[in-house]
Amino acid sequence: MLELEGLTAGYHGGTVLHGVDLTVPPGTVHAVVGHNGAGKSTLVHSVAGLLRPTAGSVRLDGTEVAGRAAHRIARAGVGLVPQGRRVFAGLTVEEHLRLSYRAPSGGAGSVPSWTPARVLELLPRLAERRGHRGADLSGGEQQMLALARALLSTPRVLLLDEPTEGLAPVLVRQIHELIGALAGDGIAVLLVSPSPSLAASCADEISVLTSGRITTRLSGSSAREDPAPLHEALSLSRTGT
Ligand SMILES: Nc1ncnc2c1ncn2[C@@H]1O[C@H](COP(=O)(O)OP(=O)(O)OP(=O)(O)O)[C@@H](O)[C@H]1O
Repeated sequence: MLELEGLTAGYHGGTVLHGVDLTVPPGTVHAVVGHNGAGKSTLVHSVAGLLRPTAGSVRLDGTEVAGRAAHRIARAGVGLVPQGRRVFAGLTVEEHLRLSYRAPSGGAGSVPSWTPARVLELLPRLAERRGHRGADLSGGEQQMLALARALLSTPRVLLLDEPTEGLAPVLVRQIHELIGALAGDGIAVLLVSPSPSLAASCADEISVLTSGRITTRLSGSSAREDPAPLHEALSLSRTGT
């Protein structure tokens, strides 16, 4: 379970995130949607420890982790798939997986542990490309690899920063399905994206982020039934209201 309370963060003395509250129970997907510059990556980075929050709380299964170093937060069970994928051009798929794999230390709780073999079973396209270098992978394959790397730490919480950016519709659908499968496995997924359709298709709960504040909350099921309120909230969010 991931719980954010009053999370506040920014850069160079300025505030970008203003007291964000949200909860992501295990086995659910919470999507935060917002326009460019709303603070989505800042939110993800503050949870992952890449940016130190200036106030508020980040609790992982009840344990406060706000302000801890990124590697400690990762070890506590938070996996990050960063925006832009950040795969190494010169390393093969297999080398990426080998470097990212950490044999379980027994602290993974009820979540089954991920191994390179299990990850390749989930992502057959990566299995076919296991000998290819990062530079030779398509955008979608790089996204799968970024996801595979995050899974190999057997996260209880998975942070996905714009996972479908720049992908063709068929790959976007695959990513939806994967997100659903990972939540089905018990992982708490926090997804940030500018795409209301991605949020509506796979989230249990949706928050609209406007200039660093959550301005609207909707259930995923209501957004699937009628996407109009989500679109309206986003369009109001563009004007910062
Ligand atoms: N390293 C940084 N130093 C200073 N300001 C930053 C830094 N990173 C982001 N910002 C500023 O913080 C604000 C929020 O940026 P952030 O990247 O979190 O938005 P976003 O919602 O993820 O946008 P996008 O959809 O374009 O990725 C923006 O005004 C941005 O210019």
